[in-house]
Amino acid sequence: MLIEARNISVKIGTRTVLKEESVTCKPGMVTAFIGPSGAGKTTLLHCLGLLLPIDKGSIYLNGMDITNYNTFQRRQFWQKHVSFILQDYGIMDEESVAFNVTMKSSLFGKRIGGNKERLLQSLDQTGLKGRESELASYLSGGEKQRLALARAIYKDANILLVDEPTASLDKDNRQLVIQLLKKFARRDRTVVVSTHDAEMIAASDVIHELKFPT
Ligand SMILES: Nc1ncnc2c1ncn2[C@@H]1O[C@H](COP(=O)(O)OP(=O)(O)OP(=O)(O)O)[C@@H](O)[C@H]1O
Repeated sequence: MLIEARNISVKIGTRTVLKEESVTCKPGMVTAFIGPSGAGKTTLLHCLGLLLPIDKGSIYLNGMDITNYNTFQRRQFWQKHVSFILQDYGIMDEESVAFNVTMKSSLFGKRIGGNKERLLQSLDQTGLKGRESELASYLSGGEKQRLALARAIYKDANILLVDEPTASLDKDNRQLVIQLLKKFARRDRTVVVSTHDAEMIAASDVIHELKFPT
């Protein structure tokens, strides 16, 4: 799905964080938001995902203005179309790895719910095979990041918004995550990342540079 910001401005407190920013993120591509720390990469990602209200401008999904979606419509948009991997990864520490991927448990939460084959495939792809029953709290920061990606692969949403996908990873895992994001995009999914990582930038199809608003 095509997701766009057109001339959006965002103020947080008295500070202008984004000023008339426009970007088009296309399916089949990895779009990278780059720029100095504090330039608004995360903010723009949040705006595209309707997580943050904007003061001016519009967000479009496949050419349709979705800026003023109400709570119900936003929830539907998140459920049907978007996966987020944000800075805390959204992992539930007290739940198992498997639950964190499928977000489903069977009756009384005793067994793994959801589609087992897809669950195992997504864990396999992210290097977490065999760890489905472990508590997520036992995972390292980098493993949690990959677990969040496993959840996104499992959900297979049209749009994947990722804040700093490779930030806490070693070189091998960085490449693993980059290749998975590219593979995801190649299946006509829209992948948008905010990043400082030269390898991630080099692997992206479209680079969108943010500057401090003047
Ligand atoms: N909830 C908030 N309250 C106050 N200021 C905020 C808030 N969220 C973001 N900001 C400010 O907005 C600006 C842009 O932040 P943002 O996180 O989008 O930048 P970034 O480009 O992603 O930075 P980094 O590369 O360090 O992650 C920063 O100056 C930040 O302090």
